[in-house]
Amino acid sequence: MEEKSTQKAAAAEEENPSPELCLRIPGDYAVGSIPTVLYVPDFISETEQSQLLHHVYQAPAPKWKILKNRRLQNWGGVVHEKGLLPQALPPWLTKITDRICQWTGLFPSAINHVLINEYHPNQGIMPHQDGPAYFPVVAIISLASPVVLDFTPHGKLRGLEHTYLQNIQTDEPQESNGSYKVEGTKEAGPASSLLLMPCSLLIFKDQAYTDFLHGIQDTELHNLDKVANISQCPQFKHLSYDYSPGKADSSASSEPSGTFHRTTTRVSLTCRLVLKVHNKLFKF
Ligand SMILES: O=C(O)CCC(=O)C(=O)O
Ligand SMILES: [Fe+2]
Repeated sequence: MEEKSTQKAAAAEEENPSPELCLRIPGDYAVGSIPTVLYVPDFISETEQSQLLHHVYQAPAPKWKILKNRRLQNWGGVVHEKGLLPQALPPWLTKITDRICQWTGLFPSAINHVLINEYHPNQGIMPHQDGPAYFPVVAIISLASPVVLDFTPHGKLRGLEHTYLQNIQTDEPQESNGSYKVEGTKEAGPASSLLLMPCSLLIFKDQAYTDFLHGIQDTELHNLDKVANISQCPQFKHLSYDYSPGKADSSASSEPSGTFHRTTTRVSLTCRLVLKVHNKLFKF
């Protein structure tokens, strides 16, 4: 069933996807213990991956915003708590975002904001919740390197929006991605983790959006113990084997078993919708 589904996802890259691919609720793709997390392997083709990476690295240097633990490009405009000061997404991004909208049927209107994150093997993103400006469905396309993304429950977030908004810790201006970093989450450990393979699509929404933080550890070794979708990642199927890219038989690795050694840079596209769009910046 997975293979069939994957073929369907790849087929969606064609100019005119068949009607059955449209407005489909992708319940088949739910993974792990959190019901509102969906993982779609091979959502884009390798050719598309190369095209996307080409565009990402063609952007002029000032397009990159350099943060402590990663760098990022912001596309679609500036996100404020109260909405988006929009800038049209370029066609190389709408080609993908329109397909995500059409294929999932989970967005009420076109995705209008994309954050591109780049992580070196020792970089990550601390556990955080995406901000209230966004419609609570997040679509993340992964490129170039696998990575483990952790979901950590954070019951405190529920019903305490006012409090956490007052006490947020940010490592970047809020408007750069509209996210909030929350203190005191490390000791809990992840409830569920996903291995995000290149070309895959991750969607999380609803409960996963509101009650969980998501993050990527800034370490070269990522633990696979709690990875819920290992069976969908061909190279990682045997948990007792280590995986290092390029190794035919990774069981010979000196890394501890059940870990993934990150050796290459990962790029991700976080695609979201800001419902409230400000069309006029200033009133004169
Ligand atoms: O790179 C990723 O997969 C996660 C990015 C993310 O959480 C964000 O941009 O808010
Ligand atoms: Fe996020």
